[in-house]
Amino acid sequence: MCEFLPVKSIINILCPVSPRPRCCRMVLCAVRRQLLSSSSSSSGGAWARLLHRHSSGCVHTNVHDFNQDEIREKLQAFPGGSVDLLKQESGVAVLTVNNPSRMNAFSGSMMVDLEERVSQLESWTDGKGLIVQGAAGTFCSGSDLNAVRAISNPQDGMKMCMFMQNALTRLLRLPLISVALVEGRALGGGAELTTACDFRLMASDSVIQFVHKHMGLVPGWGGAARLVRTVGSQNALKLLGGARKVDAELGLQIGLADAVLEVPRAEEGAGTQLQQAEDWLSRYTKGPAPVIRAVKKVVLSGRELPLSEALRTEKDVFGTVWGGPANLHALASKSKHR
Ligand SMILES: CC[C@@H](C(=O)O)C(=O)SCCNC(=O)CCNC(=O)[C@H](O)C(C)(C)COP(=O)(O)OP(=O)(O)OC[C@H]1O[C@@H](n2cnc3c(N)ncnc32)[C@H](O)[C@@H]1OP(=O)(O)O
Repeated sequence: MCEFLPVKSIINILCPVSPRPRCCRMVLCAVRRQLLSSSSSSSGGAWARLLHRHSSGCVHTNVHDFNQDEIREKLQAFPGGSVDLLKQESGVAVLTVNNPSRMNAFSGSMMVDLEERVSQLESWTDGKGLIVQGAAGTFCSGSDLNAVRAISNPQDGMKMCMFMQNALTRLLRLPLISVALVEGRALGGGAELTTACDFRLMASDSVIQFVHKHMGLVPGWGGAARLVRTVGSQNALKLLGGARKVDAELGLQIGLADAVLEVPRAEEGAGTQLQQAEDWLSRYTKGPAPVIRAVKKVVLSGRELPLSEALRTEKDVFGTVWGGPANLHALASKSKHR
């Protein structure tokens, strides 16, 4: 199994129809069990276990099981903007939400773009880090309200929600250390996007705000679940219940922001905020890609899996780096210190 071809993707290839007929679901459950057991000895098994845990819902005729292709087609009907990806030699990629005339709001086609960029990053085996930013000095103002108005029926709204929830879950699970570079405003789904990164760097004059309550909504892209895990349930309740504006100071205080970037002043020669973000991230991505990716994998499984599965995953991932080039090189250099 390809290192990052999640079990669910294989299942979708085998049976792309939705809802899946019961007989098909029974067969697919057997296939899923076989895939999980056959790849359990490699780190692929760890990934299969991790992803299975989150896709197992569809084993129980998950009501949210839907045909990705169907919603992808619907979303394409709402064009505008783009999600751009720059993969750099350094192993750090930059993902840019690019729709400045709409404060980088996600049009439907941009949601499809995002999922395609995540797929590209899942296949990027040299990657170590990722910076997610918005164009033109602001982060993202959530869903494009014009698109939201057009797909406001519950079925399509739910499908859009699941499409973005899946895309952001896969984004957070990338074996890359990711940071959201928050300049200007991150609102609604834009605030949720910040939580789909491992870290958040806020410009001193930026704001993160979960405005959903003002829309008569709650987060749907997974932002609530991730927010609780980031800042705790009490703070999450305050941010969601009060649609509270989180500035850089409050962000640091509650742990939503991991650092504050100074607004670059040309005369002081301070680099752009993207350069500052790359400098900040470099302390965690310095080193061989296999080791950096292994670090993210063991932390991710520790965060998402029950202890016994997390320990098994850790053992599997350890096995991929023990005796590897970086380990042997380190041992050789240490032997000189006798
Ligand atoms: C799961 C959550 C998800 C969902 O439910 O689908 C959502 O995210 S719902 C959307 C949540 N986001 C918002 O409610 C933010 C809406 N925008 C604003 O509050 C303001 O635009 C702003 C972001 C605070 C910026 O205000 P301001 O500086 O005054 O600029 P403008 O308001 O004039 O905006 C400039 C320009 O951009 C358009 N714009 C901004 N945000 C969106 C958006 N989310 N969708 C569509 N268009 C947006 C705005 O209409 C202006 O365009 P023009 O009127 O053509 O100049």
